[in-house]
Amino acid sequence: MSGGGGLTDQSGIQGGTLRPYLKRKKSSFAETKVAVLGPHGVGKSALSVRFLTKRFIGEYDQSAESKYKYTTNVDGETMIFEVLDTVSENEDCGARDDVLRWTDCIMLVYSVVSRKSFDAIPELKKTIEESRKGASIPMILIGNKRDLAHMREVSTEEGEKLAVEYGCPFLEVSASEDVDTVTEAFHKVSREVIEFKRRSRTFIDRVFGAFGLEKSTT
Ligand SMILES: Nc1nc2c(ncn2[C@@H]2O[C@H](COP(=O)(O)OP(=O)(O)OP(=O)(O)O)[C@@H](O)[C@H]2O)c(=O)[nH]1
Repeated sequence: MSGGGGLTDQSGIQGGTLRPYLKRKKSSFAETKVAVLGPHGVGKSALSVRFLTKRFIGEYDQSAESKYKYTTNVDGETMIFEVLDTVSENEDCGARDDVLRWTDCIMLVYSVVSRKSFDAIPELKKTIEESRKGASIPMILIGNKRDLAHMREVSTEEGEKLAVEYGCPFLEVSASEDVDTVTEAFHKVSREVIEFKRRSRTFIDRVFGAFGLEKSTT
């Protein structure tokens, strides 16, 4: 069908309904809410602050969780990040119901120098699944503190294997030594969110897509 010609001119066919529709979609795609979750001391604050300020701050006096808003560029597009740096005093590693309802995606963090933190990830994942009643959510698995090679307790292969099992991306990073991989981790998970939102489009979205509007979201 060559009807796409009419729809290409957005000011033409049903312009009144079409334009607001596209606007709504665009703004929802440009935001990523990230909940940074993981056991105590794995570097959740260090990673969040490194991403947001590009600085590494050695010690954090943090007894409450912090939420930050940050606008940056991902793949040439403006992206507004909201980052929730959780505190893990309890066994739930910060994965409370309200946090899991709020967030678009989850950064699951362990430390490569702590076997205990790695072993806690499956329980954390289970808590997330139970809270969300099986509804899927984009995730990324992060092994932090890779600069401490001489103290390593978890191999890269183990991290990779777990990520394959979870069907999510995986990165080993160092909040203290390497700002680029930390940035890449946040960018990667935002791409997962964009892809997830795309896949979750409603039937109506797909009908619009068939008329050539898909291009507006790529
Ligand atoms: N060597 C090294 N130390 C790190 C790294 N990231 C964090 N740390 C240190 O690990 C300790 C814990 O870091 P935090 O960022 O407070 O960890 P957290 O996961 O937020 O801890 P809680 O909020 O208590 O759950 C601090 O002493 C940090 O300086 C890293 O990449 N390399």
